[in-house]
Amino acid sequence: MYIKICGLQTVESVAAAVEAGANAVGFIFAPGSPRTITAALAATLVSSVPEGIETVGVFRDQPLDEVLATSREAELTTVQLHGNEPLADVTRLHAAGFRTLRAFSVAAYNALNPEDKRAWKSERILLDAVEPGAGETFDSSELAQGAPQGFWLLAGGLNPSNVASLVGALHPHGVDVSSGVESSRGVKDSMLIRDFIQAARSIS
Ligand SMILES: O=C(O)c1ccccc1N[C@@H]1O[C@H](COP(=O)(O)O)[C@@H](O)[C@H]1O
Repeated sequence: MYIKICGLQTVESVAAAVEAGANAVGFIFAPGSPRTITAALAATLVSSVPEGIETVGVFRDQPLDEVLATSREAELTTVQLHGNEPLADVTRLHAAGFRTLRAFSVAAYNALNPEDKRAWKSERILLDAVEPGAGETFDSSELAQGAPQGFWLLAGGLNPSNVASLVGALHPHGVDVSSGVESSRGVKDSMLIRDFIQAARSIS
């Protein structure tokens, strides 16, 4: 079970995620979120992350040059595209040496035609609710058309209480959480981070 803890802003919350066994830590660069940080702060946080743990920058419909510049300055391993970015952007990011995650709302993923689904098949996909970072879940029945065939992460309103049952029902390769490990909007809680990781791994 691959676990990403997202929206981190402090050395303490990064350390809590790393010590609890997260596979990836995420930093928000999409504007307008209470979790948005600068590339300079991200670089400081990234420098505290041991090798082998992915450091993920989250962007939403930002120019690719800006995504590349920020990701290089922060020395990220991975870029998460959380808007309507085309496969060509993912290909350019790979060519620049970054791993990627491409987020879709379940509705947007379902709306892809079979050819597009095949095109995205070899990429790592994240399925989320419509409003990212809002702690909203999506209705599991929306996945009745089928989950992605390759590696995919479940996100959207996960928390320590619901993650095990959703993993058991939907069988993702991993999970991603932000709101569900916060004591108030944008403020991470180290205990909730530990509880979440323990719960997510309890059935894997
Ligand atoms: O967390 C944010 O503020 C955010 C802003 C813009 C794009 C993505 C964002 N976060 C991503 O949202 C999902 C789920 O979040 P939640 O657990 O429901 O709060 C996750 O993939 C975050 O990376």
